[in-house]
Amino acid sequence: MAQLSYVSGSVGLITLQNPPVNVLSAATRQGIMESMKKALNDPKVKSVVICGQNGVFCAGADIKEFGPNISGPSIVPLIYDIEVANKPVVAAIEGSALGGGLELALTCHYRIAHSKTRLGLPEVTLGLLPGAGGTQLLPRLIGIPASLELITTGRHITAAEALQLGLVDHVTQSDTVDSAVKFALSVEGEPLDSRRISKRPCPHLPDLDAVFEAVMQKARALQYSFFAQRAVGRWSMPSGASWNTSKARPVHRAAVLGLGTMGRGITVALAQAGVSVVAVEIQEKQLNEAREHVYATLERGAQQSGVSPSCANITYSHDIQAVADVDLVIEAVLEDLSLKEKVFQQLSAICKPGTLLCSNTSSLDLNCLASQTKNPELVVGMHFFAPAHVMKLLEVVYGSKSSPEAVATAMQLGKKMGKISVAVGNCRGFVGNRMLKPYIEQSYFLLEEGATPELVDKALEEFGFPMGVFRMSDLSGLDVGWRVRKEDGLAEPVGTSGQITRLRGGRRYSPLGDILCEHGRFGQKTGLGWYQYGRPGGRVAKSDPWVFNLLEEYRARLGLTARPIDQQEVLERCLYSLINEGLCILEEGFASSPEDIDVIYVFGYGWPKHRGGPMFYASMVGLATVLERLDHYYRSNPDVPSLKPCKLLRQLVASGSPPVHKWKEITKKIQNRL
Ligand SMILES: CCC/C=C/C(=O)SCCNC(=O)CCNC(=O)[C@H](O)C(C)(C)COP(=O)([O-])OP(=O)([O-])OC[C@H]1O[C@@H](n2cnc3c(N)ncnc32)[C@H](O)[C@@H]1OP(=O)([O-])[O-]
Repeated sequence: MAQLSYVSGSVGLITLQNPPVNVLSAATRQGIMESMKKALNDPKVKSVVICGQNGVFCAGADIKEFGPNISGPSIVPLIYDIEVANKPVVAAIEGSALGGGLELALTCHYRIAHSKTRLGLPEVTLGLLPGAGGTQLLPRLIGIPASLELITTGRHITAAEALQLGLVDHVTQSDTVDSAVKFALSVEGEPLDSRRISKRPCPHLPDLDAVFEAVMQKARALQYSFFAQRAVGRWSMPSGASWNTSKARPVHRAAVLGLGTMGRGITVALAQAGVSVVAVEIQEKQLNEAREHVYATLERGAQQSGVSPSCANITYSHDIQAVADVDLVIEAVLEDLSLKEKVFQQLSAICKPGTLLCSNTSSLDLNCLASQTKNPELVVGMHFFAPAHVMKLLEVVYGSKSSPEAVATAMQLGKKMGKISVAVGNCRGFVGNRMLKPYIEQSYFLLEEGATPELVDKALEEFGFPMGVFRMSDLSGLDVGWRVRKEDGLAEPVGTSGQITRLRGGRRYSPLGDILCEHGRFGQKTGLGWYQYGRPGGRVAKSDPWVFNLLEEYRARLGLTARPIDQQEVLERCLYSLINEGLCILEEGFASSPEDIDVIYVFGYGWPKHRGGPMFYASMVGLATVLERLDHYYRSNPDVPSLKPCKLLRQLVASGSPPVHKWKEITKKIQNRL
């Protein structure tokens, strides 16, 4: 299970041989112990290299061995023997060095890693703490804050990050064992005391309490998020109807109408949930493409999960009459109000009595759709997020006439589909997209004032979003928002010369997004957006000098002077305006609790989970601080109403900034007065 061989005259090479990932089973530990002993006692051997066979260093302890009676040598004395060895020991790390595998590498005197290696202490994901010295050695090597982060998240890091942290001494692109052997030869006979990590003092930090407090805050945010996820299931409506007074109807057979990207994803998600689906698309070509796409997605999913695909549950039709006897319809046709109104009229005429009519609209007025039907109480929104079979979030939207039973049914169906469903009221953009609007608006204003897409995205990504606002907009397509702004009469042709008006409808408006679209830059799909992607459909964002020139010319045309903008301002303006909108939504009763908003943002919009969600984050930062900063920015930008602190924020601060779970007492009072 571990083999000693001799290379380059004086190097003892110990190879872990426990396929496939060289875990530290009893036999492997025994093998390492014996090989080390032999190498150290052999006068010919002047240095030792430890590696794993088949391109994997070691995936840690053998999880299958965990239990009350672990046999074989204990790992702790084994790694101690390596550290005290009087010959240099070099770890040649390839593939993975995880858990006990990384701890083994930490006891070596030097670490050489291949550039594709992943390293980490993932014990926390198994309910454990690193038990073979990791908690003691890592802080002495890379410092307390970085160690805390790695140990408490279990995150795997790349070799490049490990090098930057000082966790490995050298990263190679070529043969790792060769590099490690050469390195071992170069350090033979050198003193080893400074290389023994356990002998180093634990770093002293003047602000250690603050470091631990920050980690505790993350833990609190994760615990909050855990409970928030469950709390959203206990939904309520302004009428007082709620989850425990409303009974869901069974949905055995559902229809999906319109098989574009969203309709296909919804069909897959329903089929995977075991619901029989009637998939309707009037265009023959689109119908055939959808059939193939859905089939391939279900096949792939089945292969990954090891269950048989659920294709038998789906029937396809190009005739809308096929929905006549289903229990529930999800409409997913183009986002065009008059088209959707027509579809709802048809559905109301065709479907059997009692069929629930749902729309996947992301922003249109649900009441308009309901008013086209004989039974508006049977109409609700089911707003899925793309790709609909992957994304966890579902906004279930109730209109002014939706019955509690309809909401309960959509919520239960969402649960059956493995979604985290949140019941929300019918306002423009519902909860998620409504809050996104001021966030995006601020990012445009920041560009006008001197920022770049890179600067804004960097601040947001360092905060924890997987993508900053501009990279995210390029991914979802800039033309979508452009179409909506044109329909709203906001986006006017800008052209290359002439006057640009920044005040529209009495409030500041930035036409920067419209200008990009006028140039055919719709984001990744056209290969050009706020960044360049090399080709249509490209994924890797690169800075684009064209955008910098555009921003300079634009500022010159408007007589704006660029000023330095720091990350703090980016975060405050983008995040606090989004938070303010969330508080308005609570104040107006379109969300029933801060947990609803936070779950929507964490599961639908990439808000970092360890920051709880926008409402939780606001309470962590301090509501008084959020209020003070919004007041400050609103004073200097009075034509930007989204920066004006809402009434609820003022009231919460006046009530002593209670923790999130106590906000309901105040929001209820305001909502009752509505
Ligand atoms: C006191 C000491 C304290 C130490 C504590 C620890 O180290 S705690 C441990 C901390 N370490 C971890 O948590 C690391 C957990 N492992 C991983 O993250 C991944 O396996 C990987 C990234 C190493 C390789 O990914 P990949 O997609 O290339 O491959 P794959 O995932 O398909 O695995 C291949 C086969 O190996 C098996 N197997 C794997 N690891 C272990 C294990 N530790 N044990 C047993 N078996 C393990 C896996 O079940 C599979 O078996 P199958 O189905 O073929 O019979």
